[in-house]
Amino acid sequence: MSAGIRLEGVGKEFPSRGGAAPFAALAGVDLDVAAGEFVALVGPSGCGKSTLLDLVGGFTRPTSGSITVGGRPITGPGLDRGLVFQQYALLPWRTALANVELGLEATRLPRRQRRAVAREYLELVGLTGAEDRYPHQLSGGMRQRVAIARSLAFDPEVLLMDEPFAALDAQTRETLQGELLRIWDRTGKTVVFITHGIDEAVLLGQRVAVMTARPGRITAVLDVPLPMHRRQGDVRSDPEFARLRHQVWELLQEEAPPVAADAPAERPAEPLREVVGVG
Ligand SMILES: Nc1ncnc2c1ncn2[C@@H]1O[C@H](COP(=O)(O)OP(=O)(O)OP(=O)(O)O)[C@@H](O)[C@H]1O
Repeated sequence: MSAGIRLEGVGKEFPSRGGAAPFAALAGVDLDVAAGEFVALVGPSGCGKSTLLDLVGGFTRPTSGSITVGGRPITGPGLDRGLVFQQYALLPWRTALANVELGLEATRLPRRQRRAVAREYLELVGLTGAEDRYPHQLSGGMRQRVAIARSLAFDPEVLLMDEPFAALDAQTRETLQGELLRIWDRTGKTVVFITHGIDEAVLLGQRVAVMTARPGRITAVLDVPLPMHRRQGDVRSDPEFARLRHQVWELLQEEAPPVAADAPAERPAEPLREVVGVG
């Protein structure tokens, strides 16, 4: 099952020290994501992308506006939302299978069934045969596959992804981008995917929401009319892809310093989210 996400007039302020005025990280953010849609969110560093995802994840509350998932207001984290972060957030003392089972422990499934479901999702992400390996025995790409399997295993309605491929090398990133599209096509989940990379946003998103900073807001939402089969293979040489890519680049140029085409980004670890790992 999948659900739509609606943000209306969302603002987020953080308190400042020493009695200074609060810091406005987001202001007046409106965004509608349809059930089953894949929306990529692109913007320069510090424009509030992760703050926005934290709000949808229910880790923080908006200062103003409203957010609903499937028409329900968000009151905190929940199993209707799966999260995947740049840092894999796997428990090092658990095998790949046990890490995926972790996501299911909050459900009421009996243990044997949890194990079967975890196997099924490891298969979905192409990790059959690696069930008994520990995170240190897996490559970065494989760890991120486990993290994706874990977030999908409890069958959330939406998948929130915060720069999930930023820490991977270019080739692994490309492979996982293709895999993610395949998984999305198969599961029909609603996906919100945050990235610094213009190429990545255009490649993955059915729509690309462009954000600018101070305070963060969405300045444009572009349709990406590239059918699935054109996203596979050497899509970057497709003239339509180049046109869309340039359009996003120009929008980002209008108000912000240049953003590298596919620059990986460092984000500080956020232990609470990472240990929780699920919505
Ligand atoms: N808990 C917090 N307290 C105070 N300020 C915060 C907090 N979290 C984020 N900010 C500030 O809000 C702004 C937006 O941060 P956020 O991490 O959402 O941006 P981002 O677009 O995800 O950045 P990046 O692409 O570099 O990860 C930044 O200026 C950041 O310093």
